[in-house]
Amino acid sequence: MAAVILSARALTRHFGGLRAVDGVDFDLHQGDIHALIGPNGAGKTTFVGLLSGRIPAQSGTITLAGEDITRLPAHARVRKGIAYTFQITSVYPRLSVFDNVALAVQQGTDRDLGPAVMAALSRVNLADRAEQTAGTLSYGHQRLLEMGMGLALRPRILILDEPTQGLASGEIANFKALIRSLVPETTVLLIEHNMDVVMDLATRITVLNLGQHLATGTAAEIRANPAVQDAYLGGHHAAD
Ligand SMILES: Nc1ncnc2c1ncn2[C@@H]1O[C@H](COP(=O)(O)OP(=O)(O)OP(=O)(O)O)[C@@H](O)[C@H]1O
Repeated sequence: MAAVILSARALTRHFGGLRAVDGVDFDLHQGDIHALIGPNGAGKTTFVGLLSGRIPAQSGTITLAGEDITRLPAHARVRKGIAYTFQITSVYPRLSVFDNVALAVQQGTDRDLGPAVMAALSRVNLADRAEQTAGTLSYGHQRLLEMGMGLALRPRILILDEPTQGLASGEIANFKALIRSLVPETTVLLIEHNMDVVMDLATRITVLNLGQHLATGTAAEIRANPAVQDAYLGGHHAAD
């Protein structure tokens, strides 16, 4: 099994009395496409917010390649190679596609931007639209632009929150090919509600439920897990 690149131990974040993330242990292995699934409100977005540093942890630890990063702010984690692609609202609609990616790169490093921006745009097939105003892109292309913004940082770990939401089926096929082209150099952690995408793409799956870790395993192991079926796959949330 590949080395663990990012791990959480007893990671906890409550909102008032609500245990959004409650003592979660988690290991992300180098080169994996690791899907995070679970019913609505399970704590998935909060959990990746804790990993990326957007939300401070209440207790527990996060380590990146053995280094404790629990107290590092988000921008410092970006510099260490953890890119979190924000929701679509992070695209600046009045700026060009190129300038959106250039802004993302500036957050991470101060190297010459042009080649890095164009390489990232090529990766997501938007190079020929570099001069286009981002707000005029289709929804699917804006989602790709967000990924380009993350990839421009050349992250070790790319965290995606519901990347296929709102994509047409043809765009989902392209998305899967893109994700497969990133590993193993980049390790991918994605929150995903589309079970076809999860089962097809993920090399490892973690299920959260009510803020707690329910199970981790391969697609076959997760499908066969009775607790997962109860909480999620076979339950009322299967169509999410
Ligand atoms: N800033 C906040 N303040 C208060 N409660 C919050 C906050 N953020 C999240 N929550 C609550 O924490 C719980 C977990 O939310 P979270 O968004 O992490 O779940 P999720 O698994 O990502 O859900 P979904 O699949 O619907 O996106 C929910 O009950 C949510 O309402």
